[in-house]
Amino acid sequence: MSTYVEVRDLTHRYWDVKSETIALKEISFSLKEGSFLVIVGSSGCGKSTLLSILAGLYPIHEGFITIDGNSLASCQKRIGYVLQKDALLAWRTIKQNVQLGLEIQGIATLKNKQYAFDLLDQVGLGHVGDHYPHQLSGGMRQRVALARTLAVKPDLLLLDEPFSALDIKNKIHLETLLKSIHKQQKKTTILVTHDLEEAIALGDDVLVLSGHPGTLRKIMKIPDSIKNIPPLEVRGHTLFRSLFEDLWREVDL
Ligand SMILES: Nc1ncnc2c1ncn2[C@@H]1O[C@H](COP(=O)(O)OP(=O)(O)OP(=O)(O)O)[C@@H](O)[C@H]1O
Repeated sequence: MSTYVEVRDLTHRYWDVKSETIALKEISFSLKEGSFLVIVGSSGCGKSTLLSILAGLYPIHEGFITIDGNSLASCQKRIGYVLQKDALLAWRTIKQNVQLGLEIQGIATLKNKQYAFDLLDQVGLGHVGDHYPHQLSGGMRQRVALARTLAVKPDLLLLDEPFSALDIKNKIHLETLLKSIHKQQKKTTILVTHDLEEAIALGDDVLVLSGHPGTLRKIMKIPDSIKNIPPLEVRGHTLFRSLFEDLWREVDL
């Protein structure tokens, strides 16, 4: 597999009238096409900043990022971003929400809409297509948000704590769904989470950021025997405890 995402010497500063905050300092890593990277780290170490830069929401001042050898700016349409909060439009039905990205990109053909509705089925929500977001639970809305993002067939999928507000059963259910979609579609995926169990259950690799400004502390490889089993089983695997303890030691308070 070839390198798909390349981040080199990335430093990010926020400025306001009085002060400067360095959120990230000299971050470098690369990611193979089709792989799944999970980013963990203590609060404020720059996880969301890194994901937002990859999503094109902040300009790059120092360092560079390429996607498949091209500049990040030229690849925006190929990137899908799922936020912690589902951001569904309240006045649109679930079916209308799930095809929103297609409309925004001007590709809402019958075939693409059908694909979006198939994804809605895949996330187990085909039966609520005519409902409105307020009629769904938090977990259901996150599933709609995931289907909406996948509907535009992004080559790079970015997820910022997408399951953090969910109860444990819904969380593991959606982790399982995401892992199986990733296995089928092999989209390069980067997910940010605070949850070390989730990181081990989903990632091919886990990248640990630490400190203020955030620097790259470690990239931990997840063994194949764990990568290929469902998230609930991962938590009972004989290797799980030692991986969890390794990560625990690396993450700051
Ligand atoms: N818009 C902004 N303006 C100024 N400083 C910001 C802004 N957004 C984030 N920061 C600062 O940048 C640093 C990194 O923040 P970021 O939200 O990326 O961290 P995080 O690891 O995602 O945190 P959390 O886990 O709490 O969500 C923090 O010091 C934060 O206060």
